[in-house]
Amino acid sequence: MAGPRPVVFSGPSGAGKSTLLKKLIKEHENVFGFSVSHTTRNPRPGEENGRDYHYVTREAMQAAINNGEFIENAEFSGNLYGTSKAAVQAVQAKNLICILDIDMQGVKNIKKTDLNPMYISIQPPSMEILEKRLRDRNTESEESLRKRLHAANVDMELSKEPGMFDVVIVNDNLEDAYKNLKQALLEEINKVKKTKTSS
Ligand SMILES: Nc1ncnc2c1ncn2[C@@H]1O[C@H](COP(=O)(O)OP(=O)(O)OP(=O)(O)O)[C@@H](O)[C@H]1O
Ligand SMILES: Nc1nc2c(ncn2[C@@H]2O[C@H](COP(=O)(O)O)[C@@H](O)[C@H]2O)c(=O)[nH]1
Repeated sequence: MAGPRPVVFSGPSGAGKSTLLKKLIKEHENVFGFSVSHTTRNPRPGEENGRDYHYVTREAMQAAINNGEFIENAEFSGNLYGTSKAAVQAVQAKNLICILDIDMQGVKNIKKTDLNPMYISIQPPSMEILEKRLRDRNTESEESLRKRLHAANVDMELSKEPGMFDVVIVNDNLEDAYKNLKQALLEEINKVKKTKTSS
């Protein structure tokens, strides 16, 4: 696929991926674009269809997967999630760095494709702090929280595999984590800015 090199964000649910990537896109709206995933989970208060996710039924999503419309898809905490080819193409058509926010299964599956992104892991400072952030976010049932914390334990182990991620950022203090993120992406940001000013 054409355009600048995409960036994959992964890491346990509650680690702060959305918080960091929203900040990044807001500060660099002519540089980054978000790949809007599909999901079968219900929207949270404040989320918008087509901006945060495309909210679909399991039947519709399964049919689209069977039809070859997805680059990757995964079952996470009882729901389907997936990156459509159209979502990535929509960002790349604008010559922006495409940001994907995906779970560890997605990372493994993207590695089998020709997307060739940079892989960034966002990690919580500890499991205790992760649980507190997820509880304080007030978006999960006790059952969903349990599943997400279980997945987080598995993710944290898998992310230690050498070569799995290009950059690991521990999101303890938000401003420090954001500064580290921008530093990791500085070269790619400058490349895109340069092509925009020369065209
Ligand atoms: N550095 C931080 N310090 C304290 N709270 C934070 C920090 N970063 C994020 N949070 C808060 O933690 C909660 C989880 O963050 P966020 O929703 O961004 O996580 P996420 O990794 O995108 O989760 P999910 O994968 O479930 O979408 C939010 O309420 C957010 O405001
Ligand atoms: N494999 C994929 N994982 C995805 C995708 N979109 C989001 N996600 C991941 O799901 C969990 C839960 O997200 P939430 O919004 O319900 O909290 C989180 O880890 C996301 O990174 C996707 O398209 N593919």
